[in-house]
Amino acid sequence: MSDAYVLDATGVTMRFGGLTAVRGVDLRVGGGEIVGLIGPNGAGKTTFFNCLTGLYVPTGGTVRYRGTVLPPKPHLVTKAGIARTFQNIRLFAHMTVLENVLVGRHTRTKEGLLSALVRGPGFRRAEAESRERALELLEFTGLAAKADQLARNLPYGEQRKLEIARALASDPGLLLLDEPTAGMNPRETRVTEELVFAIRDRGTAVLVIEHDMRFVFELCDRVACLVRGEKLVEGTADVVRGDERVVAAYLGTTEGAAA
Ligand SMILES: Nc1ncnc2c1ncn2[C@@H]1O[C@H](COP(=O)(O)OP(=O)(O)OP(=O)(O)O)[C@@H](O)[C@H]1O
Repeated sequence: MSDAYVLDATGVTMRFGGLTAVRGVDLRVGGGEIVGLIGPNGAGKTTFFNCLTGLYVPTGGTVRYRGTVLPPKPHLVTKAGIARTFQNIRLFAHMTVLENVLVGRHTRTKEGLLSALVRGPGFRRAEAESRERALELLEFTGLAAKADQLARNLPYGEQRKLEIARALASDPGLLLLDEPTAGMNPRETRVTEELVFAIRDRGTAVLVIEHDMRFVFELCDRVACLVRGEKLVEGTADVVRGDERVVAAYLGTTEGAAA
């Protein structure tokens, strides 16, 4: 049954007027897996992520998290256990590093508005727990020394790390990363690779969109390739790397070769 999977997406389809950006895509992610999603520009990867996370209501198909159909609302998807980062950095630039992570904690805080306004004991306890968890995540991601700096003052690679820390603050069972190494130098990419392995080792499954082929093939247990909205092939790095259709559709292009 599907609850053996953290994520079980079946027949996901997304149409924008006359354009079918994603067509009947099935994808499963098991607990403890790192799965990659590749494909040329415009293949539908981000649209598929948006369908998984409730930003788009898919035209067709179902998305289950641990066997339960997800409501197509971003905050409910986060609450259910799926967190994500975006292709472009979306930090609160004028907030501190710690505050950014605390924002990601809000779906796990049970205290209501009234409790927050009167700052009762329940609120103070929840606040202290959130702070402790946020500091632990900063330690985990190597950002603890920068907790009090403004997010906008971090170097680019650390801003991306902070996005991951913020996503982890909701205690997800599945983390979706949309091009986590975009714009990174090789050293930052290696650090990100280590971080993703560490996230998986702590029990969070990962689904990652990437253009950096070396990164994807080193990192992922399984890789799926989308082309023009359809899943062309799925398998281990060796299977996907060696598939002529993938080579023709993607790796053989100048862009693929450069990645
Ligand atoms: N909101 C939207 N309205 C209309 N068309 C859209 C919308 N979002 C995406 N598309 C189209 O859907 C197709 C898939 O786009 P998408 O961004 O999902 O591809 P992608 O694989 O993530 O590409 P990239 O690697 O460049 O990020 C493209 O043709 C795009 O123009």
